[in-house]
Amino acid sequence: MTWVPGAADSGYDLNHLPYGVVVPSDGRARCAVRIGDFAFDLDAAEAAGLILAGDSLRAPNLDAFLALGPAHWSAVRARLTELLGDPEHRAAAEPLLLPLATVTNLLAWTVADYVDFYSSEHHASNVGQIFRPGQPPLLPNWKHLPIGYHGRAGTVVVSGTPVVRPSGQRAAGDFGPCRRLDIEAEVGFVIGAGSTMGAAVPWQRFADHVFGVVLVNDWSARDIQAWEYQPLGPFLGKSFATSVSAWITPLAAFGADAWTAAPVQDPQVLPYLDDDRRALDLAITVEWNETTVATPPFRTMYWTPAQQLAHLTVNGASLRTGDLFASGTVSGPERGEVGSFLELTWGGREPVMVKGEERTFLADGDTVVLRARVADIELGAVAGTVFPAQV
Ligand SMILES: O=C(O)/C=C/C(=O)CC(=O)CC(=O)O
Ligand SMILES: [Ca+2]
Ligand SMILES: [Mg+2]
Repeated sequence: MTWVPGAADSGYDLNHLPYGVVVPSDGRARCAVRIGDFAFDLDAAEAAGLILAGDSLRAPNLDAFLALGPAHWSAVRARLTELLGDPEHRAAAEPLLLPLATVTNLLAWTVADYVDFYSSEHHASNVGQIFRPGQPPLLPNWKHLPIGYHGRAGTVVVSGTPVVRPSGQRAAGDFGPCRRLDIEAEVGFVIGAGSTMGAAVPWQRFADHVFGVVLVNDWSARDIQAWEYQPLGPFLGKSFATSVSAWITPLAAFGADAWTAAPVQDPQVLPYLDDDRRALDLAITVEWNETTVATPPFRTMYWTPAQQLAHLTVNGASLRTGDLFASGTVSGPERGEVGSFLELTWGGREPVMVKGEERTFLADGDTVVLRARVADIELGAVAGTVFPAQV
């Protein structure tokens, strides 16, 4: 139980405490945790000696705190639970609550490397059928390893950042604004503690390295992508913007009721990928101009984040503080459960109704909001509005 007004049943109760960076009216960015509709000022809390985190929270982003590792993360979480839970601390802590309506959010950490996986069997086979009709929907390697590609860390932006429609080559000799602008609803994992180059990180060490979870919208230019991606994979069709939620939910916030069984894998995977099949049971919603158009279930992902982490490092590639790896588009088995408009409209051939209009891909002015919930935890939403192309 927290003494913070309105936090109970808000999705941001005492058991959640996601981290972010806020800017209040004084214009100075500071680390914060969200409780209900407030941001608790961690910079001020550490300055006042209410929290001890080696001054890592007295910084304009979470980078130093992320690097501290799991023992420090849990010590700070335990202390925050006392400060915001025990009425004895109310007098000291309440002045450090900033109403969310009075702050803006910044990207909470410096994204080091960004990797995007492709781990939904339903998404991969849908896209295979749409992009490569007449061929087997899954390529032969798909069930043997989590396919992924390295994305562009510098264009990862916080929820609310405008998304400018990209321009590029749409076909041979055809340059112009993207005509098939799309979303990808994904779940992202933020690396806190890094690893040593040359040493693989086994899936069992997931919680030693992964700090927390964000929602991700991997904006995708389908015409640019379809023309450019063979044989090396996605490039400019994906690199113009990737939006993430402002709040990072720490792994420690997910209780036993947040986890369920991941799909059984057949064929048997190699030993380094043979994990415990635990899936976060996040229910995602995709809102297009305030209309809910899809509800992707994260538990249906074929490859788990623990397997993705093991695969990402099995060749000895190291992890760095701030690395972000995204799950890949989350699509369930039903049409109403897909995480992209490419699938929802089957390549643009089957429009959907959005606010009384038939729609296929994104128009300028459209807004997409992704949300996700599991048990009583609401992940930070990720929102973006499309602005017209500049060239
Ligand atoms: O199968 C393809 O050719 C393309 C697939 C994607 O665009 C998906 C992607 O970026 C990875 C993912 O989000 O699942
Ligand atoms: Ca993607
Ligand atoms: Mg992207």
